[in-house]
Amino acid sequence: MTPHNHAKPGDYADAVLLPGDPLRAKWIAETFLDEPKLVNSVRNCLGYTGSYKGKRVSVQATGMGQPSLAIYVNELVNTYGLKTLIRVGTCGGLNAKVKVRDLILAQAASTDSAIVRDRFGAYNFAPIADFGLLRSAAEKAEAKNMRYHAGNMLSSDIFYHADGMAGYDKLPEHGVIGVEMEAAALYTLAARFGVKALTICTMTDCLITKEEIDAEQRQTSLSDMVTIALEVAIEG
Ligand SMILES: O=P(O)(O)O[C@H]1O[C@H](CO)[C@@H](O)[C@H]1O
Ligand SMILES: O=c1cc[nH]c(=O)[nH]1
Repeated sequence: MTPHNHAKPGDYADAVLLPGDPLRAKWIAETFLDEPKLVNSVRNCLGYTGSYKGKRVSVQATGMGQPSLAIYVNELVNTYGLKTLIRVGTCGGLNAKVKVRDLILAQAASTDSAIVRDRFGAYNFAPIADFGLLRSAAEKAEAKNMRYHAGNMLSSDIFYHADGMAGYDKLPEHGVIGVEMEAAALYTLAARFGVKALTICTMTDCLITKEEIDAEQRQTSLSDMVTIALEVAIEG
């Protein structure tokens, strides 16, 4: 159907969870969905559809970084007609109040990426989450007593910054609390195509305290994030 996706029309549900990691997509499908069906395996960027609490929902890996995510989002929306896209990622922490395992709901996403900047000429476009999805995720995290922070995320094109934490410059001083690599492109494309998007991340490594999540904590914490994302996704 597309260069990156061999799913047939109708194979995806209206709502999709978007992890970067293909094996996280597989784990989500096999752990949380009833009757998961593999719908895409081109380049091993795995996509599945199944149901959660009786409602159809999909999960599709996006790979790492904004160029890769942008390919999948373009095709999911424009070829397959998806309406609700929820990224479920990992991120680094840029503020000591965010502890490893905490969830970050990316209310907005700042970026160093030309993929967003070059579209807007003289303007600095502010990529933002869908308010309804954001509010619903916050309410669900609160009801489940999960630690979460809603705020500004950095979506960087650079994982190994040559200047380390200093490479993020003034952003933490201006309230940016986490760093990952996809949310800004997701929000910009969602705005362009008139669909809803949210990014939820689990903070796995704090760039300030150097604290990191261990393997066992990773599993539990990602489960919290996926549960919230699925419950938001099935609301439509
Ligand atoms: O865990 P995922 O969803 O891949 O997200 C984060 O992890 C990758 C970097 O290790 C980047 O994709 C970043 O955004
Ligand atoms: O992009 C990412 C993801 C996890 N941790 C980071 O420091 N950066």
